[in-house]
Amino acid sequence: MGNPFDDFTSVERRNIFIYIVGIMLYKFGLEAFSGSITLLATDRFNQQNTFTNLAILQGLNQAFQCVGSIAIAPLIKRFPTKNVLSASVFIFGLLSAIIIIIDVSTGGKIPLDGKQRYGAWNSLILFPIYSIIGICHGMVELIRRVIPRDIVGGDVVKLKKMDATVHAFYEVAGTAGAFFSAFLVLRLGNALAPSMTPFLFVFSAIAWTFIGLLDADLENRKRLESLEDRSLLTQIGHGFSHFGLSVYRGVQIIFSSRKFIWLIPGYSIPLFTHRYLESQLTPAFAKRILNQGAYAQIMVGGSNFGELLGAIFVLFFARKIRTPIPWLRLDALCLLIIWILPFSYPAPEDALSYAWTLAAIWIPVSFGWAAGDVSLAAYIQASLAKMEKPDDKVSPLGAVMAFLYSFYIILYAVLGPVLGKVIDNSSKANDGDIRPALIYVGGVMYTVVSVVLMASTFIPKGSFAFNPSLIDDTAIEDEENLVENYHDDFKEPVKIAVIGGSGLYNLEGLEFVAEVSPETPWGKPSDAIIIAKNQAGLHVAFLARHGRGHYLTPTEVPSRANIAALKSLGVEAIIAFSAVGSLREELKPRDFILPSQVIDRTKGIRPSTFFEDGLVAHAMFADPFSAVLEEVIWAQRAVVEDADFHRQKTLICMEGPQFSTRAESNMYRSFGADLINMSVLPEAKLAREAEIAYQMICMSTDYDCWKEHEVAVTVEAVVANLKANTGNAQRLLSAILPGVQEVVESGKATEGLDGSMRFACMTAPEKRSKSAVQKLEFLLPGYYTICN
Ligand SMILES: CSC[C@H]1O[C@H](OP(=O)(O)O)[C@H](O)[C@@H]1O
Ligand SMILES: Nc1ncnc2[nH]cnc12
Repeated sequence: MGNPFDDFTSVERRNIFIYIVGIMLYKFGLEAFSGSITLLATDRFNQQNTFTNLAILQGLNQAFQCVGSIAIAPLIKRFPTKNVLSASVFIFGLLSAIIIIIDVSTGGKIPLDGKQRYGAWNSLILFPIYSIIGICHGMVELIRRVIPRDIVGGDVVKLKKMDATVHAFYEVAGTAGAFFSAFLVLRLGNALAPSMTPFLFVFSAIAWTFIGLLDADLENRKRLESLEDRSLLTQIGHGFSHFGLSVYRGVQIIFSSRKFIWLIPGYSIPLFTHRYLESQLTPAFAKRILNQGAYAQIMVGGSNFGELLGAIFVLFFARKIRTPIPWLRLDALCLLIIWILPFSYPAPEDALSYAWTLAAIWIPVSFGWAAGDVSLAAYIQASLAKMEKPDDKVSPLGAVMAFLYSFYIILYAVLGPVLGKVIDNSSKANDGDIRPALIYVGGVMYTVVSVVLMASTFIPKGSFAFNPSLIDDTAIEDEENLVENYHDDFKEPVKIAVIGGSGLYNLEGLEFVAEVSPETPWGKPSDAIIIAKNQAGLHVAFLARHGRGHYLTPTEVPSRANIAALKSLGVEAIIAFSAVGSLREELKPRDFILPSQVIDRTKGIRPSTFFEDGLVAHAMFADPFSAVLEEVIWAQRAVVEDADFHRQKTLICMEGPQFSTRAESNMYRSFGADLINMSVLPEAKLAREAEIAYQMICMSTDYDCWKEHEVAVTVEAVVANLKANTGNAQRLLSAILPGVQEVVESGKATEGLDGSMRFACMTAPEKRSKSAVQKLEFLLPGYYTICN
């Protein structure tokens, strides 16, 4: 098994590292902050309404988080994401210092004797401060979810690896942060405990400014800016109306079928009970039963650790547990553990050890929740991604998530204060003892949720099995399907193939059908071939030229096996993508070019013919590309945005893998070459020998090194431009498929090619080598016979 990080470029690895450092500092500071503000609020609010007020405070904060996350979207469109992230966390840091400043400046002190000594400030001030902080918190939470795309681009495999890694480190920091904040609260008191938070936030803001600016990010913003020439305020207003529209669309989708309706009890309600446990029940228990609010953070630490384990287990068992159903059932069962709360009678001297015991007990509770939540989120993404259409005003996935999250916020805002009141009343009636209330707001409520959650897991189609492999036609991750649905015996002919070059390792927007790995007489292709279909049901074969993960040099690409494998599937037309250097001023980086001619500057070390060892043939190659395919692609050039499209250019193919010297680059220009790459040959020659129509789509990534005073091409520049062009490439591909299908079905694509190699053979039948003929039988069955 290779290193899972091999997929990432060194720049991406560096950026991920910086991002993780920032996220850990942030999460550590956040735990210290949220833990102590909860304790501060419970301590400061009047005894009668402690938990009602706490719930209102938390509810307001969450509602404002929602506001922050909506308001941030236009900012991300205008400014580099990492800068918006740094700025938000910086302001969050400043705001988190306000309470400390107010407390200290009004006489607050460190509680040396264990008794809290607050300054003379009105507790009500917590409401506006914590609400405004909610806006910043919401902003940071949203950006931290979109920034991975700016770091690694739209590659799903990379995104998942990055998300999983970040998630793990995030929860590690969360666990450590929660435990440490208990210690800080005990030492510094509730108001001063988060004093390290502003520093940690500022450090994380600084760390994030070091994330390399991605051209993809810049490019996206430029495009969006030009599309949306509106003021920031108008855009923010637009963001809110779009959110409203999303929620409305979400309601329509959720209530449209049994496939979605169960997501309310499956996603929103467990999210509520989880958050309620951490931010209400646990602090209430610590304060009223353990008589030490700070111990709540010990239990929250246990809960965070459970979340970490839950997320890891989902990843680990992704192949075995294919749907969220088993995890959700486990979650439902674990919720019953909450019954421990009303029956806890720890002796005062055992309060600390009891807090640690509960921390351990919270591990399975939060494990169940996180496993259910992570797997359900993946399921929602997989099932709703299929509904996405390019011209949708509101993304179905965004709409469903907006509705589920809003449902949770409303639940919290409404139920929180009501349940808080129940706890307060119980406290009042029973001389501070909240155990009678915990029977209802803990045991009974969590049991009801457990039953509802368990029942909801039987709603989707096919969910009755203990561990269903598919519910409602969707497994946890479509990508896992790629591996599990793997079948080497896909029998229908696939007539169109796409060869992805550097930066293009999979097909987006097409539905996965199968994965095949044909063995050819020339060996195995670069990687397994993915067969996918578009919405019209057209099958397309996809092959990553350098392998997914880019492990083959241009010289090592097994072009014969690649072309032979595609031919064996029935392929008649190949659209090949390639990253090329530009040798002409007017062919700017990111432009698309359809070459019409090729110059061979490879070194003769790549096997470049199927005809050898006793079977000689000479294919015509005067026009190396398919004019018919070229016309189809050219007709769709308008889908490419912010770049020009050119045709009729000459592509020179060098050996590599090193780039050219300046002298060579100038020499190629003097040859009349317009573009340079390392991949078109022998691929195009072999396609010709296999009688497959072939057209390369070049994406210019650099000016090579012929420009005297400019920096020469680097892989980093190539990759950045390729990333920026991913959207264009995928759009172009979707647009040309119907036209390609038409010319293939009508036979126009292979006109002049069909049968051409039958007559290109020079070797007399009696002189043909048996083994060569046998090999060619795989490629061109029935063409060559032996007479002896
Ligand atoms: C990464 S720069 C050089 C590399 O990029 C091109 O690959 P592909 O044609 O597969 O996109 C070029 O031909 C070189 O192999
Ligand atoms: N400058 C260059 N030379 C060769 N191949 C390339 N692929 C992308 N840029 C290239």
